[in-house]
Amino acid sequence: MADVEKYFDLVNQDQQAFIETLREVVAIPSVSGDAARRPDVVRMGEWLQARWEALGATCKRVDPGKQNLHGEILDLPPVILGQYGNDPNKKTVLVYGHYDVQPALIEDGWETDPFVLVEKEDGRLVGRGSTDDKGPVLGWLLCAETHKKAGIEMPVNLKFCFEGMEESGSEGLDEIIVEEADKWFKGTDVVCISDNYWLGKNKPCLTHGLRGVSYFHLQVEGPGADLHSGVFGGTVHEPMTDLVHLLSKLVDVNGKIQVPGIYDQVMPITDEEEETYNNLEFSHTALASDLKNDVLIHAEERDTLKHRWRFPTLSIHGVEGAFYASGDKTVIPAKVRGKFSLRTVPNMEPAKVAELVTKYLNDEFAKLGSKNKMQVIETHGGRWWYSSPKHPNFVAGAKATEKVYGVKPDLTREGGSIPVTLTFEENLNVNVLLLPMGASDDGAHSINEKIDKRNYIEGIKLLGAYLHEVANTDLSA
Ligand SMILES: C[C@H](N)C(=O)N[C@@H](Cc1c[nH]cn1)C(=O)O
Ligand SMILES: [Zn+2]
Ligand SMILES: [Zn+2]
Repeated sequence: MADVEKYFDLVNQDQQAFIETLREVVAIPSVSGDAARRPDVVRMGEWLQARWEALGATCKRVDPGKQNLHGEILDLPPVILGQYGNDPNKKTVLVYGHYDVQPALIEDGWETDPFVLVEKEDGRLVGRGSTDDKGPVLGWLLCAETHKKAGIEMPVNLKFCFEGMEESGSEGLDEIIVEEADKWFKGTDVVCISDNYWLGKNKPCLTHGLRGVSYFHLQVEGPGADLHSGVFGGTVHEPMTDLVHLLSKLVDVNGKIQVPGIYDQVMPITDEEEETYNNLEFSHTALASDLKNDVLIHAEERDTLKHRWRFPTLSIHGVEGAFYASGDKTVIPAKVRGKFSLRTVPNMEPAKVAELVTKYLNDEFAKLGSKNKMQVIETHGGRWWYSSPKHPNFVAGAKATEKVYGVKPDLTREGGSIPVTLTFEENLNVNVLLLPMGASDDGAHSINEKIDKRNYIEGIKLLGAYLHEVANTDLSA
């Protein structure tokens, strides 16, 4: 039996143990955006390092320094660099993933505790981070452990880079990659990242593009303390009123960004590119059903995809400092911070985006004649990425996908952002493949996030099959 078949067999046998490992890591609430959870983020990084070291990998913990989170100075969680195998006759694959997760509270609407993995009868493994990105990060580890257990030689040398700040702007990571490009990462032939999702629920894909993200806080401050609205309403400039007005000026109800100049930087779609939207397995019916209500703006599937992959969008996320609890509090909040972000596309420049957004909001605020103070703060930014899917690294990914799922993968782009992708490509001068494990309805960043047992188990096979394909692929072709 071929090595890869033996590997698949053992993955099938060990399914329940793999689910238990996912349960163990979901239980570590490694929320990078919450200062109180920072020790858990560090604990999660340490868990990964310990497990890889137990397997025999050489690891290096890099502490990226400090972070200023709303005035609180915090240690950034460690970046775990690793090397598993160092055979000069083998190719070297660098894998990246993140062990931090988005915030999750039961009161957001989760059916069960977000940090307790629940296996549902329909095969869903529900828990924060199950698909984004703990399942895939475990996938690489379990792949290597299974090879060892089965006595199968790893087909490539593996390097890894796991960070704990991806969901909060990957602070400090770019500098580490630049610094380590000719050191720890030296000898890397290709990079593979498993941190995005299929286009639908059944057909796997390979991904060759990501949007960038520019995240902003819009702060309005007025009186020195919250006020009684019966006493002061109508007599003072209210920060919340100014903020709501400004937020309403950013984007219209059909998703069109109102900031002048934003669309000027967008690269036009060519006829050749237009063809890449043909024959993808993607349907509005399935999407609307996943969304529970048909709230789609566009009539055609290709327009939805273009607005996900190829055009900039602006989303409003929330307001800090505003009254939000149940009950009827009659307060005038003294200081509020609206949060919004733009997803950016070729050829948008983050600095230009920040300049246009800031100027526009300053102009709109000036029109109000308000005596409040307004400030636009860009909290984090990451660049878009686009790559040709013709590279042999993608051929290896496609062959592995066919071996595991029996179908040729779709070629997709991703609406979300993994800013470090471009940093790897530029500094290591190697091809980067995005090889997703999860499905379109996994609910990353949302309530009841899940990964299907099928995607998790077949995904572990997929990552292993990919490494075997890379070993047999001429990467220079
Ligand atoms: C696609 C990836 N799994 C992801 O979720 N990326 C995040 C990155 C981010 C940027 N700011 C906060 N998080 C995303 O696209 O939102
Ligand atoms: Zn995410
Ligand atoms: Zn992610």
